[in-house]
Amino acid sequence: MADVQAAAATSSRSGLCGELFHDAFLIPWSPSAPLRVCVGLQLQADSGVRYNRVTLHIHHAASSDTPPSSVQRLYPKGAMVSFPGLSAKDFSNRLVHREPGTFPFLTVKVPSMLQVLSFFPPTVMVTFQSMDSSQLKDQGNYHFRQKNYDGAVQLYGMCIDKLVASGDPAIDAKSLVLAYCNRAQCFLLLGRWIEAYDDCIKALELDPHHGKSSFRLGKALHHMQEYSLACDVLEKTGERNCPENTGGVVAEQLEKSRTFLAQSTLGNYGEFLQKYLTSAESCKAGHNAPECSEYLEPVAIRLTPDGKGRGLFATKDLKAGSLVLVSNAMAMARWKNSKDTFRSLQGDVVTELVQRCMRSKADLQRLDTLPDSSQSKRTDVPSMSLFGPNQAARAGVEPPQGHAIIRDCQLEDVDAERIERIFLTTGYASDGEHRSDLARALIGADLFCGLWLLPSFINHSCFSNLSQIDVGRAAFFHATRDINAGDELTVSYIDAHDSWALYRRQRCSQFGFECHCKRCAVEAAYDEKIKHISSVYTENMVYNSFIDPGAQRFLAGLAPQIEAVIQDASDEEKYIIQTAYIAAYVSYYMEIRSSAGSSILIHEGEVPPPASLARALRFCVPGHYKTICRLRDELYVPLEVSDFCSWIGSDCGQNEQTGLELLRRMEAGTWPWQIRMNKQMAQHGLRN
Ligand SMILES: C[S@@+](CC[C@H](N)C(=O)[O-])C[C@H]1O[C@@H](n2cnc3c(N)ncnc32)[C@H](O)[C@@H]1O
Repeated sequence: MADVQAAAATSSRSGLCGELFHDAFLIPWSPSAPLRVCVGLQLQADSGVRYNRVTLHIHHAASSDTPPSSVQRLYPKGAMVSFPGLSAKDFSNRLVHREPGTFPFLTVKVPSMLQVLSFFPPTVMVTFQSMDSSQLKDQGNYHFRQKNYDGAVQLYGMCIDKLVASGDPAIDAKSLVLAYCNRAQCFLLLGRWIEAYDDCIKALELDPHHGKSSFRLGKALHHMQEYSLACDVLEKTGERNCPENTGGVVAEQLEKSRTFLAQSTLGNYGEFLQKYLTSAESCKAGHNAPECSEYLEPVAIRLTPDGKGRGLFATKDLKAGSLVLVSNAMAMARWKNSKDTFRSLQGDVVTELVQRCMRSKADLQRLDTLPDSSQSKRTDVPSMSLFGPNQAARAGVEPPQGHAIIRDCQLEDVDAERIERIFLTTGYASDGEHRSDLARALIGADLFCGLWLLPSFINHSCFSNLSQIDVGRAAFFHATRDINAGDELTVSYIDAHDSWALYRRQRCSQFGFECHCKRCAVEAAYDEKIKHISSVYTENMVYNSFIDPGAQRFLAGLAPQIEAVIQDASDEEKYIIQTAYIAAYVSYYMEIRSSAGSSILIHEGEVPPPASLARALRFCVPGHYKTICRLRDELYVPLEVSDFCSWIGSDCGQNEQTGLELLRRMEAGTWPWQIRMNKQMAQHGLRN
């Protein structure tokens, strides 16, 4: 993605220094949604003080799908934008004429090269420059109240410069503390945590007892995922006379940081998840989902021994149902209205990734560990110290200071086109039901896409040992089987209820690999023996047995034939083949029930009882809501509440109460796939 296109009038004089483009249009990056934001620009030569710098003055923002506030934040009206440090050669490399002609397009390949120099037009800047520190502070306060936080950052910065330059900062120490503290608040509101942290540290160096700076330092640390340091700071803040403590905000923040600390170190999410899963209010829309910390205590990245590149591995023994990993999306976008398309959502995600990398070198380093489409066989194993909460606290060091801000590392490192390739390779879109996403199944089809860092290292297996629940930005992974320390952790990238012959094999090849899991190996071994059955199965499945009773009868007839082929197989092999052709068994039992009293073509007893098929399904695809639905609704396996709860337990580590609540919703038919299925059946006159 990540192109910035600028259309410049042909009358513009070319070259770098002293060149002038007038009335150009800049269209910020988003190749996935190329025309999302347009900002009118005037390009102007710089004065020569900064030699190779082109300055762009933005006139106005226009024609955008994006909310005006986002456009203004990126390219505010009147702002001065530049490409710092470019040589003439760099400049022509990065700004490419797309369509030479009367209205040529220019493309900036690396949008992070674009820096906003000033949030105010030059005429206003002249006025500001003549103001004293107190007037600048007042202007900063005014723009803060107007919610122009970028502008306020600039004004407080000018105020700080004036105070420091005044010679004896001691005289103005109080004003300086206030200016740093105010700017820190702007940084917090802009999500620039490290800069907020830096400003609070500076304020506290001048006045170690400044309560507001201390509170904001705690908040910055919380957002930097340094929960234990945040708790230390906030505990001390509570003892100070902090004006923001009215209404208990310090105590509230401290409570939140303590909760996040327990979550991140102990995996203590029980109540959080239960509340989310059982309260219709809290989970109605993913947008409102509560925030939580990340948890990655039991996992590590290692090289796989079987050529899959890197993978995620367990560092300790984990019982089925236990929590393995919680990861917050690095960037994510949700379907908001009918105008949204998947491409536009993808464009938003990549834009967010680029912006995060521009703000934080740490984020850039983390993202850079992921493969893009041109690096499928990457073998470098990144250090776990790049990921996860409480890193500085663990290492006993100060948290990263300003050096993490991208302006101090190579801007060229933020290659937006590569970031888009990474997203397209490892991003996750909720486009179906193939993940065992219980929460989404319960709350409704919530369409979104995003990028999660550590989960991007999890390889695929059709015999996977993890299930996933998405709660807002957080992806929760639970063990669906007992896992030993050193085992590889896997998820299914596809619907693991498909058979190898029908879909699974092709779908894995679409991802660019062949799966060698034990299910695939057994199914491949039986491929020849079961060829005829398999082709009738595929034909009738594709024809949609569910809607056509004839197809259902064909499928039902296959179940005894499959049983004949696998009669001498081991239990595990039987389970695998039964699961692969489960629709035949389901049809068999449906046929027996629906044809009671009429001519029964098949006889009970030729295939295993439903409870045995339930064992097969739970052996191959445990911890998946679709498995449980299938057992209950299609195989008519009577599920005791306690069975149900223990099975749900392997999906989301929940207790009986939650299981009961989920069961009620299931009974009420409010699971989205049930609603869809009911509609489909009603359309065909099979159900009212
Ligand atoms: C999301 S990444 C997983 C992490 C990746 N292995 C790495 O080294 O960064 C997905 C890629 O991993 C590889 N992969 C995942 N599951 C695999 C499997 N079962 N067999 C072979 N390759 C697999 C494929 O190259 C796939 O495109």
